[in-house]
Amino acid sequence: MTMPKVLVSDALSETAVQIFRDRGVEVDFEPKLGKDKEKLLSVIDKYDGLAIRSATKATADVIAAAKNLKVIGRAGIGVDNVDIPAATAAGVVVMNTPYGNAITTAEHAIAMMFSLVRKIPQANKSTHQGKWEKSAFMGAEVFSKTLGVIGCGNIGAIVADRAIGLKMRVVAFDPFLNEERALELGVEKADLDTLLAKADIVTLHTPLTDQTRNILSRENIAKLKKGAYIVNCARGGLVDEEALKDALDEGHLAGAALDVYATEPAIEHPLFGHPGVVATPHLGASTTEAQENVAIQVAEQMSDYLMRGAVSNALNSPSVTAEEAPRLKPFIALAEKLGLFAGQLTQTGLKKIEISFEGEVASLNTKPLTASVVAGVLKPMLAEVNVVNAPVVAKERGISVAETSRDDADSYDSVIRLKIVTEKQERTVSGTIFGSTPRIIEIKGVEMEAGFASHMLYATNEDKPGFIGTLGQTLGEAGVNIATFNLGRSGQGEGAIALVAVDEPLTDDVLEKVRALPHVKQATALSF
Ligand SMILES: NC(=O)C1=CN([C@@H]2O[C@H](COP(=O)(O)OP(=O)(O)OC[C@H]3O[C@@H](n4cnc5c(N)ncnc54)[C@H](O)[C@@H]3O)[C@@H](O)[C@H]2O)C=CC1
Ligand SMILES: O=C(O)CCC(=O)C(=O)O
Repeated sequence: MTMPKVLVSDALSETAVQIFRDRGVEVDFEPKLGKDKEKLLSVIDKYDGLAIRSATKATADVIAAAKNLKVIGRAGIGVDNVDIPAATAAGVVVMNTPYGNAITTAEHAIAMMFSLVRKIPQANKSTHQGKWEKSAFMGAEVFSKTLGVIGCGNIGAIVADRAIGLKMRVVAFDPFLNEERALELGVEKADLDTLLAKADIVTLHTPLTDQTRNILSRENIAKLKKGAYIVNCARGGLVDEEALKDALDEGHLAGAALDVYATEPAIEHPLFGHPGVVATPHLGASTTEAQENVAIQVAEQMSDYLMRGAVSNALNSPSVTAEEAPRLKPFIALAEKLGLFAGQLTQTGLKKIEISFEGEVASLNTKPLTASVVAGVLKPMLAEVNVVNAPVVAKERGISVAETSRDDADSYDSVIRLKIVTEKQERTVSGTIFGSTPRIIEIKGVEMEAGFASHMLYATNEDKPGFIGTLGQTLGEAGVNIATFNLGRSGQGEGAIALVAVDEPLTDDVLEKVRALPHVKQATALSF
């Protein structure tokens, strides 16, 4: 196996480099390269993995140029710098490292809150300048004030906990926060308008999505109490920056602490220099501890994926643990091949894919197996489909996917059964694993025992004497060498199936000759 190669294109802790190497992954550490898009575009095709923080923008054009890319690892939480739909379409798994920098970011939000209400940065600057402006920096207490937390996930919950420790009241708005969790955290669950009306200080902790973009819009800023403060250590796009400036200029807001900006790096900004604004350059996650955590985590996750097929913290693919990956591997191959078999025989509108996992395989993590079946079924019709995007592609096309499990697999240890429902017909194919090799055990209800080969002929015929001889002769005369010949029938004289492994691809000419043989109902060339 050639060593997979990873590019670290942002300033990750160098601990990551050692972890990649220790786990057998080659690594190029170029901490400034992510800022140079042209250079990134020119080198990215050499890499199997891309490890980033927030400076590298993994946009659709970068992903399109990354012909060998299998995984993007974000050493951090927010993945708004990665085009996830483009990565998914290209079969690139996108992982982040939740939790690793959450405490650090929450602490930054609390530090920003204190900086804001006690004007510490302004006082610091003035004192260093030898001015003793005691009366210029009158502040406010946070004790008994109301903190409005927008987004009460990992970071928001830590901020709430620290704020409660400071004897603040905490009101939280988060559509996914239930009453139980709110009670456990000691926060009051509220809708956004209630939060805006009650908060003395608002702190933002949501991801940047289409739903959260501009959540502090001009209209919502106007709903805040006069003299309120805003802290944003999440993403710049959450706040309307122009409206924020107007609200500060008009004295509606007392101040804002910003770690993040709509455009980054923010070299110039209408709010820079504003007396009510405390600004840091996206430092939320910048502590030695957090950077060590996320670098270790991303290097471990990416190495596990590249070396063992284990998937953790992926945003566009089901999880597979390092222990599961080797057990799943032969079943993933079987699942994809069964899907390919059915997909190559499907010409009319596909409506439904039903998969049944029976026996030992039913106790495994079947999500990646289902994705592999669906990818296999769709691949002959849609060149761009892959195991990462297959479930999304099926959904987009209105193809339903149903999965069932059964403990028992009759006389086998494990069986995967696949049923395809099209506008015109249903088709079934089933398989198992012998050793670690995928085998077909059933086609269209007919029992079989056949391996998969790169090139195969699949023919259905009437069970009549002489068929095998004429088929063998036709292939022989066409110079096609038969590797294996497998037959099955539903009963004497009834429908029969021939599955023939051949040494080279079958031409249309040969297929036409096979189709013209007596008793042949259909003949299709398959490749795996
Ligand atoms: N400044 C910095 O350096 C850092 C910034 N961040 C930012 O903080 C964000 C939050 O991180 P975590 O707490 O770890 O994520 P999380 O996923 O644990 O929490 C986000 C919360 O936002 C909530 N949410 C989603 N849509 C919402 C909406 N429309 N309204 C209200 N709440 C909504 C979710 O339900 C979830 O509970 C990240 O997405 C990232 O953008 C994270 C780390 C460092
Ligand atoms: O890597 C960084 O410094 C930024 C971290 C961040 O914004 C995130 O994890 O979402």
